[in-house]
Amino acid sequence: IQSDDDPIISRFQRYLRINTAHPNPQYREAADFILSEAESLSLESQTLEFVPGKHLVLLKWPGSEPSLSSVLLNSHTDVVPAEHDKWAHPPFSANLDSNGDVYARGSQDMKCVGIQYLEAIRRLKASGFKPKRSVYLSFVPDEEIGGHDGAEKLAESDVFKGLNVGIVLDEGLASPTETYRAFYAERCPMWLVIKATGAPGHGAKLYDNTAMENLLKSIESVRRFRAAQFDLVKAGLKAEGEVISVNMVFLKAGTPTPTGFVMNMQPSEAEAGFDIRVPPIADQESLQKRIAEEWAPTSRNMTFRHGQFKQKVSVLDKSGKPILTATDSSNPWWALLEDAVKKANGKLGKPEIFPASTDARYFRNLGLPAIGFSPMANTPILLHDHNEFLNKDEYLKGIEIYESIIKAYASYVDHGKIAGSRDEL
Ligand SMILES: CSCC[C@H](NC=O)C(=O)O
Ligand SMILES: [Zn+2]
Ligand SMILES: [Zn+2]
Repeated sequence: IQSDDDPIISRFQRYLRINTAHPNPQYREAADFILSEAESLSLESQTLEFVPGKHLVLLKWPGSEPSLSSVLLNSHTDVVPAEHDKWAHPPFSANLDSNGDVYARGSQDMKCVGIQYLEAIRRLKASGFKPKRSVYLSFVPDEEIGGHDGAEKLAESDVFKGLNVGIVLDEGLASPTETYRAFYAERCPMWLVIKATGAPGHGAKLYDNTAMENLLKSIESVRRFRAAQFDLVKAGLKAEGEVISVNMVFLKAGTPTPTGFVMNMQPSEAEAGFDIRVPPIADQESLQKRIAEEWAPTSRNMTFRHGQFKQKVSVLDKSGKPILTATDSSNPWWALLEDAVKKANGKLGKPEIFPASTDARYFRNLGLPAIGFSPMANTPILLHDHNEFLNKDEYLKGIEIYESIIKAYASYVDHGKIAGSRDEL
């Protein structure tokens, strides 16, 4: 395993080498690492365990004007599992190859961001910068499994109320081009299981209404819908986050034996599971109707149930309006971000809807503006994929981008509001 002489890169590697993959993330080790970094930066720190064993580290860089709302830089410490034998380099080795690519699970999603925040603060402190607004950093567990014991608990807590947060930054996605991406909303996860029942019978007999036939008709219908949505993206008419995605993630049917399945019996039940993602602006009712009438109609002996996510984690507010972070002049943080990225010689693309889910939804649900942003340009999108990597030069560039953003955010004073007149931005 190659390491780098640059202490900035070796700190990144140390964080990546802590195995925080589900189902047994080493949260204590990750918390200890973050706390030791925080100490070296003289940041205030506290470790919260809303659920025992699921450490959440909260750091503070106090601002000089405590009456101003604070800036929260959020990142999750957990990562998704990796199939070790399918990687070119072990996923927790943080191997640095001759191109300068650092290979590790979490190198993009999103340990890079968590530690880039810290490195940016290190540089700002060294330059003598003093924040007006307090800057908080939250390192939260369990994002990859829904965030219920992490960001959700934090957002609901009294501790959080005490932070007086005004703006949240959370994760975005890598960009294969030179343009960084930023996200103002995200799709709503909906996990759906459809189940068909039918008459069992001999494997040699042709008859109507078998469970398998009933399920296959539904799968065909789902597949047509999926293709139509995907075509909109392929034709460039819609962005990835603006269509409903439906992907089949499991099939369950048959009569098992110790070595396989009974081959000459047609089963009486068959199930399929789908990961569906619904844009906040989509017509949720017509989707529900489609599920009930086309994908799981009682006329075909079908039922459906929702998995962990139906509408509990909604992207709609209480009145049913989509929860979006404004990207116009009503939200000064957006313009500040654009400007700060530009100042650090980066380019920012048009605001997008995040195609999957992030912890940002828990903060947006409170009515706070939250922007999804991970500064990785010229980088293939490899989150949750094999051989996830980030180039060290992109990583270093990202630190400068955050330096610029944190400086702008922590210095921002809304003179317009103080004077009772319009915002000057
Ligand atoms: C829906 S809760 C799980 C959150 C997860 N987040 C990132 O991949 C996702 O599947 O989008
Ligand atoms: Zn993530
Ligand atoms: Zn993820």
